[in-house]
Amino acid sequence: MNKIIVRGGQSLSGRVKIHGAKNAVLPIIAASILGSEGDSVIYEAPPLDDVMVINSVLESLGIEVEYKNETLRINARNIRTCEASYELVRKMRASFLVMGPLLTRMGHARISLPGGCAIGTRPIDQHLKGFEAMGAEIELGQGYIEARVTGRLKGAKIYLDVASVGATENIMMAATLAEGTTTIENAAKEPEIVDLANYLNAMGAKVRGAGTGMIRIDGVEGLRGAVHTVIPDRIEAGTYMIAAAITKSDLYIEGAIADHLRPVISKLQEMGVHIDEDENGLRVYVDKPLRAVDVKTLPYPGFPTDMQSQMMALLLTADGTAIVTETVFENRYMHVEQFANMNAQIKVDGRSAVISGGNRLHGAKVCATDLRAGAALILAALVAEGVTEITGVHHIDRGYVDITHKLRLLGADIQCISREAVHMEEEQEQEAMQLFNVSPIMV
Ligand SMILES: CC(=O)N[C@H]1[C@@H](OP(=O)(O)OP(=O)(O)OC[C@H]2O[C@@H](n3ccc(=O)[nH]c3=O)[C@H](O)[C@@H]2O)O[C@H](CO)[C@@H](O)[C@@H]1O
Ligand SMILES: C=C(OP(=O)(O)O)C(=O)O
Repeated sequence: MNKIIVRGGQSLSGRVKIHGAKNAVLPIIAASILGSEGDSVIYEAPPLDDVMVINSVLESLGIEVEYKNETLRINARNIRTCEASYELVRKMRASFLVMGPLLTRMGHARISLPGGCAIGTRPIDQHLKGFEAMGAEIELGQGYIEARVTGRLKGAKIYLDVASVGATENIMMAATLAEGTTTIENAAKEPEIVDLANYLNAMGAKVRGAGTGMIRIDGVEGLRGAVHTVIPDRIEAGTYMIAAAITKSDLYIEGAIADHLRPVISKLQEMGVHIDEDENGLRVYVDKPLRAVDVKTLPYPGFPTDMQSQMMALLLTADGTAIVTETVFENRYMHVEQFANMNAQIKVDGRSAVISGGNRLHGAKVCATDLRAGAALILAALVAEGVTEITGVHHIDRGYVDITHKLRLLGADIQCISREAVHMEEEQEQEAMQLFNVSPIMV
């Protein structure tokens, strides 16, 4: 297993470039299944593990995928099978986003159940409710979900019980080739949904209202490949904004779109962080102690759940007590136990966590239990006294391109040690212990 080693206490400076958004590119790659003619060319596709997984899912369906220099070329003219296997879907929940496109284009899809994961149970009932409303028959068995429709899906009026990002995307994609008009009420409004809608429209779809709570899709008979550039990752940008704030540094976050980051900008400003916006990015700097603020996660445009753990790391270093309330996922506090190993004082009570700021954080051996928890541990480690060793790095690699390299260029003392080097280190430790054990006998 790879390990990240951080020696805290360095100040950061300089510019960091933000990659394309993971949560935008994944549905966009899934949507490429809809193009029955021509190539899709997708720019700014970040080199992330999750992107490799969804590419493999498409290839397993018989679709041609070529990935070079952060550009994807996808040709989905021929689809060999409508089944996405457990081996691929288990690696990443977002693989389930191929269900809508396959079902609407091929009339059939059989996808492994994505199951729950660390941050919550994450059901898919709203996705299925949408497909059923459009006339699909759904069957569950042997760990798979199978959806079928004879002829085309039919446009329908769908009200989502929760404003689910994935369900909005899956239903929106399915509706593009349905007969008639579909409306999604209480739709999620995230910028990644707007990016997907823009891509679908470039493919020839008729999607209106993305980014509002009501999306209307007029079905068309066919879609073709399109050229698209993925939006910058607002969560990666937010993570580097907190890196600047927590280390009391001055960073320029190149490519960050301020309008996608309003709730994060506003909370950081409330704490006393300075943020200057321009058309190319954001300058983030701190020149005084930061104040504690309360934070509640909510669907967009509320404070993103994907920034909750990073914000908690920052609050640990602020003056005063803060309350963080997580309303999106029911189990997204696993970083709390890891922070506790670093001398953090946090009390969790149901959905709320009370954070006592101002305690000196200590380096420790900790584990990234999920993607954003891992990012938050890196942030805390940047200001902790001594050395922090972070395992579970594969979670971090799902969503951050070269995070150790980017932070090192900004001045952090951070390195990633490969699985092989960790293994050698462990062997050396064992050898040393054996030597230590036998030496008294030899004397
Ligand atoms: C690849 C991707 O884009 N992932 C993001 C997406 O995940 P994802 O699309 O999985 O998240 P959802 O918006 O669907 O989930 C939000 C809430 O709705 C619930 N729910 C969802 C679907 C459903 O059918 N029934 C149901 O009850 C979930 O359990 C959760 O409590 O949005 C989340 C919320 O912003 C982010 O944290 C993830 O980073
Ligand atoms: C929870 C996340 O992603 P996913 O939905 O892919 O698990 C995330 O990006 O923080």
